[in-house]
Formats: sequence, structure tokens, C-alpha cells
Amino acid sequence: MHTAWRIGCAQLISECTIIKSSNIWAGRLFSSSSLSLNVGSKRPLVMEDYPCEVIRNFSIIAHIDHGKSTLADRLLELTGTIQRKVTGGKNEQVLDKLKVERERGITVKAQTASMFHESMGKNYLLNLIDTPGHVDFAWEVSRSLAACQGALLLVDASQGVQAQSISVFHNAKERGLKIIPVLNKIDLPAAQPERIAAQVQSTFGLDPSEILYVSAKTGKGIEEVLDAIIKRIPPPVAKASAPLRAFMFDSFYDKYRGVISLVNIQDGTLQKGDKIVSCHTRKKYEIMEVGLMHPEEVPTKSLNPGQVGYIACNMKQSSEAHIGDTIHRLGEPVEALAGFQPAKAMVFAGVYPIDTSDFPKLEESINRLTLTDRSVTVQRESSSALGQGCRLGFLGTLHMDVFRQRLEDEYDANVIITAPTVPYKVIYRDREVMVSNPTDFPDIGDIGIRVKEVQEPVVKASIIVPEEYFGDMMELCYSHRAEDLDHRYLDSGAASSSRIMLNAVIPLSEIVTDFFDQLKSRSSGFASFDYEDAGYRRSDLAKMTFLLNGKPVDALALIVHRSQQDSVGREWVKKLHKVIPRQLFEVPIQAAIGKKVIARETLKAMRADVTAGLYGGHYERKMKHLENQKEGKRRMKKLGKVDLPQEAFFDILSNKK
Ligand SMILES: Nc1nc2c(ncn2[C@@H]2O[C@H](COP(=O)(O)OP(=O)(O)OP(=O)(O)O)[C@@H](O)[C@H]2O)c(=O)[nH]1
Repeated sequence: MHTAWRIGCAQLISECTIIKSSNIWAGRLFSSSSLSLNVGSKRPLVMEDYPCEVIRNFSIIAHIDHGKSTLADRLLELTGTIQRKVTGGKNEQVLDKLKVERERGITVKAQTASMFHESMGKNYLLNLIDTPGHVDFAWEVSRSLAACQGALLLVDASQGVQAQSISVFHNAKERGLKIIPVLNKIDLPAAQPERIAAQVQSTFGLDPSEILYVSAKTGKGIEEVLDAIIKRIPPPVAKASAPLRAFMFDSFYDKYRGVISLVNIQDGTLQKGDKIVSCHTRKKYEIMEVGLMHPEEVPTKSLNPGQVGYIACNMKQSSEAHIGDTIHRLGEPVEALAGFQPAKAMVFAGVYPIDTSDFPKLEESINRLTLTDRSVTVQRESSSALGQGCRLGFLGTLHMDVFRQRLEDEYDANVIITAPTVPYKVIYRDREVMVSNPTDFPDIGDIGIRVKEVQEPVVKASIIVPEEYFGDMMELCYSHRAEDLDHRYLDSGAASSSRIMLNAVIPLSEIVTDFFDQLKSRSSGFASFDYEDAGYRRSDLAKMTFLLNGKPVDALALIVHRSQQDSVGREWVKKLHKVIPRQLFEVPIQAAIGKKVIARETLKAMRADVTAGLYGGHYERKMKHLENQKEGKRRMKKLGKVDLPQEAFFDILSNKK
């Protein structure tokens, strides 16, 4: 993540004035190290001044776009942690940092920031853990919540409760967090605070008198949010005298110092020079630096019980930092804190360079990027059509798109990404194999003989939609092989435009393609959607291969449900027919399941010399055309006798329509 952001943020921070929010912080911040122990007031930051009772560890949870990052920025401003930065009349966000995050307006990586706030004569240390808002990143939300005692549940007062508001609420509730409901965007003319408050009450069973009404955009009501954090969220419970126990909930890679981990001190204290051990790997490290994220790193002398901050130790590989790991002092072993499930790749795709000789550069870029996003899995693979490449595993399709965009933005890599697949479980008579590459999927003739059965991952999907779109949503679900459908009304006894929550079990492979786009277009953008893992189900699946002139092209193989094989086969051969250039001979394009051809198109032959009979003797024009033809040849792949430009794959695979 953070490399790109860090640079941006460091610049931003070095430009902004840190103003006094308690009697400790004042003066101009030139670099994080100048802040280390003494800022403005000439009084060092003493972490012992912040015992558990003045610490609040909290998170903001919400559906995508309901305003988490904007609210986080207002909190940072109000506490004097940052100054409002306005560019071209627009507020600049501080906690959203990656270029792709800014372009798409979504948060991909969680960020942590500590703030100081004076209330009723006491100085409080408020640790905000920002969470990403998209369903693919639910994993990041879970790990952030594990370091908190409370959460602000932010709901857009014009849109109301959405699918993810519900899933993040349950996630926080299960962890026993104190939840503060906050209705945001009350400045919007379309806001319906009373109606949405009733919805919050009926959906979450929260007391309406606890709801706060704010506008993160204008700053209205933000003071009340700070008060509620202090008054309603319990302080952490941690013992200074107990042996050190630190919970690692995030990590990032710094070019100079190696891995930096974010920790929550559950017991004991941590300071420079301490020797620590990871419960998970048993590896030993020495602490080089500890400090707070303010929101840039600010070194401190120690991190004390209940506090949240960063540690830099001599950890060189980001693979050594296990999220959910517990750290203890060397020679003082402790029981590991209950960690949580590691990220699970659910969508896989092959990534290849457009120009095959660029593979080493591509691989290096991928490796560098995975240092900052460890939820991506990487394995080398090769394809006879596309050459050397990598098979990457992502948390979801948005995650895949974000990764591709980062690869292109930050590393200038032009890539071909194969059609996404999900991990299938192939149960042979004597073993079980997970298959995430269609080429490894058993042939149809083996299923029922060597292979007992094939299972596919399914998810429990929730869709929230205004009543008038209910029929369309049911249809959408059925056309994507949904089962176990049920629904309920969200607004109790509401008059016009009630909203319905629809639940169904849907194969994951059905939602990694165009489900989300269709959901949005069929509901005019009103439906919201979330899903959670629901295990595996037996399924009637087959490998579809595509043949050009009778030769299979491995990079195009797909796994399809048998009920959809004819339509999928027809659609793909049509697409291929459109993008494959004509050859000197006729080329049959076929889709097959096993040996059975299920769809076919024929690409007509073209004439040998593209210039023959043309140009009426214009010699220069003729030469130029022949040159172009030669240049084209250079980038051609020979598949059997067929010449196929790498770009054709790009066209087929990137334009799925
Ligand atoms: N009118 C109005 N707009 C707001 C308010 N709060 C946020 N917005 C706008 O809503 C959009 C989404 O806000 P973000 O803060 O990026 O939302 P988010 O929840 O962080 O979104 P993710 O990062 O994707 O999780 C932005 O265009 C904000 O300017 C508000 O109180 N009033």
C-alpha cells in the first residue's frame, strides 16, 4: 500500500502545520523525526501520560461511499492532527491515498491514525483505524476491528442502510464492540434522517436516542462524534505489569527500514532495543523504533498498554509479518491472542506481458507490488499461447482490477489478464485437489470415473433494493444459478418505496463476471450487494477448450456449468471470430467440451499479398503497407499454422462483452 501513499502523505504532512490539540502538540512539523520527542511546547511526548482510561481505540464502519474517509479527515482536523487542505475548491482526502483509491473514490487499504483530544480537563489519545469499504476487502475490516473496542456505524442519510452496513455491523457486533450509529450527509436535500433513523433502529435494534446526525462534508455534528467516542466507547483493558503481548493487525513495507508493523499493545510495554519473538513463526527480532501514526510515523520512547502504534524491527521480508500474529518478549512466552482467518484468494487469473520478452520486468513489478499488498498470491505459470506469466490470486474482482491498475500506473506494465476463475475442488477417488487454472481441470471423460465429483465455491449473497426492482433482482439471481432464495422488508410498515433484503446462495463463479454490473444496471444503481463465503457445493462443471484450426489454445480454456455450455461456447467463438485476423487459409474456430464441438465459426481466407491489385502502381504506398505487415508479423504468435497477435488476446480477454 503504503509506499505510494507514504510519499504523498509525507509531502502533505511536511507542508501542513500541526496545531495544538492538547498542551503537547504545537509548532510546525518539518519531518516526522523532528517531531519525535519535542514539538512546540518543548515538552516531550510521554506515552506514560496516556494510560488505558484515556485511550479509545475505534474504527469507522460503513457501506462504500457513505463517507468514512471524509469523516476521518474531519476528526483529524478537529483534533488538530492535520489541517484542512483544499485544492480547486475540493477538500483533499488524507486517509485515502493510493492513486487508484483517489480515482475510484474507494479505500483499498486500511489506515491508522492517532489523535489527541482534550475533553473535560483530560487529554485523550484516540486511535482511529480506517477501514476499506468494498466487499472484497472484508478481510481488512475484520483485522482492523480486532484492535478496537468500539466502532462508528456510518449510514448515509439519503441512501439508508445498505448491504454492507449490515455485514460490517454484524462483524463488529460479534467482536463485542460498542457501536455508535451515525447518520451522515444530513446536508443533502435528499437526506431523510427520520426515516433512516427508523431503519437503523429496526435493522440493528439500536436505540434511536443514540443516533448522531452529522455532515462530514460541512463538519456539522463532528464535535458530538468526538464526545460520543470518549463517553460511550470503553477504554481498552490491558495490564502494565503482565508480560508483553502485542497484537499485529497490519503491516507495510518501507524501502529503507523493511517491514513496519502496526500493533495494539494488549499487555506490557514495548520500546527500542527490546528483543521480541513472533508466536507464529518463532522468529526473533530487535525493536529499532516504536511510535504513533499521527497520521505519519512519529517515533516515541515506548508503546504502553492499550496503545496502538507502529514498530520497526529487523524484519526484512513482508512474508514474515503475519496479520493476527502475537508478539512477546524473548524469554517470556505468552499464549497467542485469538488471531483471525488469513486472507483467502477467491479469484484467480493469469497475468502475461503483451510483449513476451517483457516477462522479467513484469515479474519484478508484481513482486514489488505484492510487498505492499500481501493478500495477492503469486505463482509462475506458462502458456503455449502467451508465453511465461504468473497466476495471481485475488480477494475478488475489484481487488484484481485495482491490482492491474496499480501495476499499470506504478510500474508501467502492459498486461494481458486471462478470464478470472474461482478455486474448484476436484475430488479424485484417492485425493482432493484445488484447481484454480482451467488447464488443470480434469477432462470431461474422467468425471465420474477417475474423479468422483467436482465442487465449486458458493457464497451467501444479500441484496438490498427498493421494492419496485424486486422482480428484476429475482430474475438476475435465477439466471446466475441462485438457490435458497428468501426475502424480507427492511422498512417496517413503510408507505412508498419500501426496501427489501433478498438473500440467496449463488456460485462464486457467477458473481465474478458481470453480476455486479447487471445488478447496478437492472436496478438503476439502487441495489447494494454483499456476500460472504458459504463453502463448497457439488456441481456439474466441465472444461471448455477453444480450437483454432483444430489446435487447442490453452490461455482461452474456461470452466463452465453444463447448463450454460452452449450459450457460453457460442458467445466466445463469435468474439474470437471478431478479433482474429484473417489468414491465408480458412480457419475453423471451435468451442469444445472434451471431444465434442459445441459451437463453430469459420474465418474466411484472405488473399496472399495485401497489396495485390491495390494502389494502382503507387510503389511507395505499397512498400509502406508491406513494412506494416512485417511489423505486425513480429508480434504474431504462431498457434499451429495460425498467426495470432498478442493484442488479439488482450481484446478477447479485456472486452468480455
Ligand atoms: N453532501 C455530502 N457529501 C459527503 C458527505 N460525506 C462524504 N460525502 C461525499 O461522499 C463521497 C464518498 O465519501 P468517502 O469519504 O470517500 O466515502 P468512503 O465511505 O470513505 O468510501 P470508501 O473509501 O469507498 O469506503 C465523496 O464524494 C464525499 O465528498 C456529507 O456529509 N455530505
